Amino acid sequence: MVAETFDAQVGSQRITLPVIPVGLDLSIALMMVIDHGVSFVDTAGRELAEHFDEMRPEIVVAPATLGIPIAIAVTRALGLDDYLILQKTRKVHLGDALEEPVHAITSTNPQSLLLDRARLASVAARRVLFVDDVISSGSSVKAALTLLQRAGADIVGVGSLLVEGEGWPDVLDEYSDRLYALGRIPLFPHDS
Ligand SMILES: O=P(O)(O)OC[C@H]1O[C@H](OP(=O)(O)OP(=O)(O)O)[C@H](O)[C@@H]1O
Ligand SMILES: Nc1ncnc2[nH]cnc12
Repeated sequence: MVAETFDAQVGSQRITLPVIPVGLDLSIALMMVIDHGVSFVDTAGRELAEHFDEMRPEIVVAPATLGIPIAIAVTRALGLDDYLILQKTRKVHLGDALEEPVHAITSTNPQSLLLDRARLASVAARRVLFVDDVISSGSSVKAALTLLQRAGADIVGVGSLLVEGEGWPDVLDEYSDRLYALGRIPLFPHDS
């Protein structure tokens, strides 16, 4: 029997997450950052920024969708203005975007992360801090870091509110020493 909720520590903050199935034999403690209010994200953004300040990032990058509030909070807390979102929906202006496949643990279908060519100069040869809300299988962070490498970014840090399960370290490779997360949550395997 899988618990209905899980209490997660996210830096200085404790939140209760619903445990929901993502497959026949796996459940996750779902953290929808948009359900936890503005001050939760502001505080988490400040705590990530405190850690990464000494790496002197020049721009913060995050994947859509739920990376967006994290990118804004961390950017503000670092005293920066510029941030960049790796998009998931191919809009008309993204026809020639740089693209990497992604299949997050929460997604039913494979998707892509897209880096708008019009924003390449924002990351090329610049000190980039990548942030997200959760890193789980590592598929999203891997696609994002690959895109940023292709764009010539100098990736100085990888920050996340939570890391989940045990799959992600293998994917981070050379960047594992640059990772900082405010908390850890388990996966919940169960019989189907
Ligand atoms: O390590 P992974 O297995 O890739 O999972 C992590 C990703 O999953 C979530 O995004 P999701 O794909 O659910 O999309 P959303 O932010 O658009 O809701 C989360 O925001 C991460 O980006
Ligand atoms: N536990 C989780 N909550 C929200 N998004 C996620 N993406 C991967 N794991 C997640």
